[in-house]
Amino acid sequence: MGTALVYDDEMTKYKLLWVDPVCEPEVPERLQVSHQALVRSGLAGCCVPVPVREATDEEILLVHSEEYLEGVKKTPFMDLEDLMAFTQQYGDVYFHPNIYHCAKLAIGATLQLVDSVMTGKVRNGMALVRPPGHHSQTSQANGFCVFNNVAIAAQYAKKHHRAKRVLIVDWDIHHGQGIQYCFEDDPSVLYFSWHRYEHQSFWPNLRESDFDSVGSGKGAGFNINVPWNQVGMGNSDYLAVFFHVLLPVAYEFGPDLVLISAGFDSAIGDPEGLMCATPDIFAHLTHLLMNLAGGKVCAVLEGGYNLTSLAQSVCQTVQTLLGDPPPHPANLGGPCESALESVHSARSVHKKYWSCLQHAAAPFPEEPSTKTCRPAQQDGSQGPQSNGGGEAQKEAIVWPEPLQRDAPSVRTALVLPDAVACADGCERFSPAEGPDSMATAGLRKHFLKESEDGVNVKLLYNITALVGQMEKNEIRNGLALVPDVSMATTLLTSTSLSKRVLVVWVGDGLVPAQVLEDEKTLVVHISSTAPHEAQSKYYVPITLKQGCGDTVGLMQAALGLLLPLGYQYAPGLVLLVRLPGCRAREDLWLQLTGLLQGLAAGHTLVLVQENETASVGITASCLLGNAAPSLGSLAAPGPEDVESFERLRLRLQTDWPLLQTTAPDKR
Ligand SMILES: NCCCNCCCCCC(=O)CS
Ligand SMILES: [Zn+2]
Repeated sequence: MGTALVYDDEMTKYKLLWVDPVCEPEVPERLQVSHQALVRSGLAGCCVPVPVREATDEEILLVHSEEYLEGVKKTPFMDLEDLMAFTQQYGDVYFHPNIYHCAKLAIGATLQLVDSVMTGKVRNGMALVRPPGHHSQTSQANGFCVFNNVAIAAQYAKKHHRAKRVLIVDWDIHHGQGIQYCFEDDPSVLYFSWHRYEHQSFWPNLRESDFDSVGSGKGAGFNINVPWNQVGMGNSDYLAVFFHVLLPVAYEFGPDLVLISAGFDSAIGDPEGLMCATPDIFAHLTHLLMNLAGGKVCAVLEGGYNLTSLAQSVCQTVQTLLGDPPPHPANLGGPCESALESVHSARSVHKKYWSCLQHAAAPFPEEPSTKTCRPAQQDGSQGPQSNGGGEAQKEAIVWPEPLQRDAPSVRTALVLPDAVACADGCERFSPAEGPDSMATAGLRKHFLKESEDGVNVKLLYNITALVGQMEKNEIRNGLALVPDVSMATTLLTSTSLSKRVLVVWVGDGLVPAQVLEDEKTLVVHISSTAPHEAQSKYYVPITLKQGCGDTVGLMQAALGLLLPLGYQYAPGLVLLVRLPGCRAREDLWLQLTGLLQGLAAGHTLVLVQENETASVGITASCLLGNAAPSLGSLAAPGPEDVESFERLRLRLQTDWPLLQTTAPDKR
């Protein structure tokens, strides 16, 4: 299934007609440079074009009042003086004779995207729209927004597509207060937003943008605010919030649709955000959401005012929606202290609503840390101090152009015993030439008992050849059915050319000593018992009391422990090993297979014992890029498991700072 791109240049045909410094950044070029970048990169050509349409009154009234709509309807006929007068009643926004038309197209584009995704015409997609929407409210325009595109889309999806649970992820750098107000008491819409806040000193300066606004009545717990109390937040800060706040709750919520208020003023270079996160981070944020809701993800443009990082970030997002492998995560440090305080605050205020957070540390009195995380400049110079919107220093902020993310010609190759049929869409791997006598001798000597027949030699040789082609980026990923997964893992880690190999060892069974001792491997072992006492920085045993059949425990361990470790380790190859007798449920196994593809530029090799042919088809379909089926809402993880995750996190977070969920001096 494809990726929709909804765009029409009609939405570029309004602009600011008078002097207003606050509104200056919201220019038509924002849409033009974004769309042109998609066209020039060839990404637009890979998408399914979906036409825009005007929203109907009825659709607008899903969120807005009649009197507000009647007022906006008059603006096309207003002269400059009346437009300015009409604008005066609202804040940080401007009107134009054509903005009503464009605002209806922005909603219509968003609804067209929702239709295309919810009816299965496409898997996911992006709507490139302006004016943005997330600040507008029932009866008022605000913050460049006229109608609330994403809020209307959520109501529309519930009404016309019987969506039961809608997740809205607002990664724009501003708080989408309009969306928060709309769903304040609605448990069917989980609204998540991070936003520059600086202890309420940043626009829109709302007390209710802080982390303790959790929703009200039946909606309590379904509003998650993560305030950024300093500028200069970077890739590690954003990922920490995804791993430790958003994703655990999103999986527990189990949405059947994900809407992204995709504002890119949270990217480096943006004059509003003053953050440091680079455009490639949006590839990872998008990827981490794509296994929710069966992959039904709609990204809708909100803000973004640095035309360079905006265009780059839009491309990173669309390229990931299309299924291209995310780039290697840039050298991730740990989240800064202020970010950790925000993570801790959000987790502790939500622990009573979400069982995955039940062991989040207790809230502590708020003395905000004064240590600045890092200057907002890449070059280490003291970043522009945010004196409440005063003039930021003028020197240019620069960042590296996002790396090329070319997808190998072969997506998924399978190494199977001849008797096992190949899954459709995949290629049965057979290297040009078989093992020469040297390779054969080597394999026999180290890995096979003399008695083994030639079949296994060929099989083992094939998987080393497959890994070789993956590491040369000729093949993206693969699956192998092998006689002995332990031996295969030992062989592959010893022959891999990658500097770092992440081994995800799932099931009850010892990890071969040779793999543990190999200094270029990180082994994360998920099982019912911690078999090895030898726990080192590079051997992480995650125990589940009920074993790998415990879907909730495994999922929460993957989100809060495995993924942070994997992203911090930044491997060149991922081996996902399913041990014999492993009882991980199929849909959980697919979530693991899907999520891990965000690492190592998608070079994932799944190793399964050859008698377990049942999971070949579905695992292959996931490796081919089909989204893993939704797990639905998750029950509570076992308290003893959550306890042991917390203990493990406390023990490892010094070595792996992306595991942290609380600021150092608050522990
Ligand atoms: N009044 C003090 C100036 C602060 N700037 C506020 C501008 C609104 C930004 C809205 C936006 O970017 C939507 S995504
Ligand atoms: Zn914004």
